[in-house]
Amino acid sequence: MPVNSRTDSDGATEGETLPINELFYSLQGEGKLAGVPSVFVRTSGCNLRCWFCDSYHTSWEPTHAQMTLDEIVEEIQVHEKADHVVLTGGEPLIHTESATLLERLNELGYHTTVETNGTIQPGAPIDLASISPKLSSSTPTPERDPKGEGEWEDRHEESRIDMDALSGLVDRYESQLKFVVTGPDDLVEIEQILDRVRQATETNITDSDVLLMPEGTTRDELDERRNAVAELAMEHGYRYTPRLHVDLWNDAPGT
Ligand SMILES: C[S@@+](CC[C@H](N)C(=O)[O-])C[C@H]1O[C@@H](n2cnc3c(N)ncnc32)[C@H](O)[C@@H]1O
Ligand SMILES: Nc1nc2[nH]cc(C(=O)O)c2c(=O)[nH]1
Ligand code: SF4
Ligand SMILES: [Mg+2]
Repeated sequence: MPVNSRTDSDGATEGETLPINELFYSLQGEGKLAGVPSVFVRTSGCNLRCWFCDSYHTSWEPTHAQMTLDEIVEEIQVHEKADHVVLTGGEPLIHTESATLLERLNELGYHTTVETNGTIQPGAPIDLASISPKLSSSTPTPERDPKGEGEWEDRHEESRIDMDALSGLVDRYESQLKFVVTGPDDLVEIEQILDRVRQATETNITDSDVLLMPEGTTRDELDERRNAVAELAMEHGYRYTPRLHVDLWNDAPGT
């Protein structure tokens, strides 16, 4: 690792580099911009541990190459047709250098989306804050822990909702609230979180800013769940979002 960067226990870094798990060109698969050709920059390291995390090697067992911001920007520019960049992870906002990258991309005229769990307030230009607050159904209990025996349960549970960070993101940026739905019981908690955010913000959060996304990392898993989640969206008046990349490419890396 270069001498100008430091790492803490979440994998958070400071310095002119970012830990990059993967960088690839694809179609935005989720949310209001689904279908838009975009370059994805996936940082490694996360402050949460969802049992279902579809990016296991950025959270439970992080792997990455340390890249300078110059190298990242150059690699993005290789994809000449793309004018949208999606910064994701892991949790990209745990890294101070994510803000510098977003400033540079803004200066270059890119539209930037940040995929975030909503627990950290950035000080950076972002065109779309794609916030995915984590429900209790994401918590890695001993029965659902993909790696250990529930060692992350308490920390995840305490950290997964931070109302100041969540409302700050909504007030500062154009945003969408994208909830991963594992079953009908999740809707009670989604409504509770929405009530609290709506009370804490000055921004009008419309029901079409609220997206329900089926949990699932493979086509087979989504085949089992997507219709039930679509029905829940209709019943409650929220927007449904597909996982277009899974429908198109299943769980292939770099998509
Ligand atoms: C890997 S996360 C990275 C960004 C950030 N850490 C977050 O959770 O929002 C990217 C997106 O994938 C979603 N996601 C992760 N695992 C999933 C799964 N098994 N099924 C559906 N969505 C999932 C997250 O909720 C988030 O919207
Ligand atoms: N195609 C595609 N769209 C995405 N939208 C959000 C993603 C993410 O992992 O944050 C993602 C992803 O991994 N692939
Ligand atoms: S917050 Fe995002 S990256 Fe972190 S474990 Fe959950 S889904 Fe994975
Ligand atoms: Mg993904």
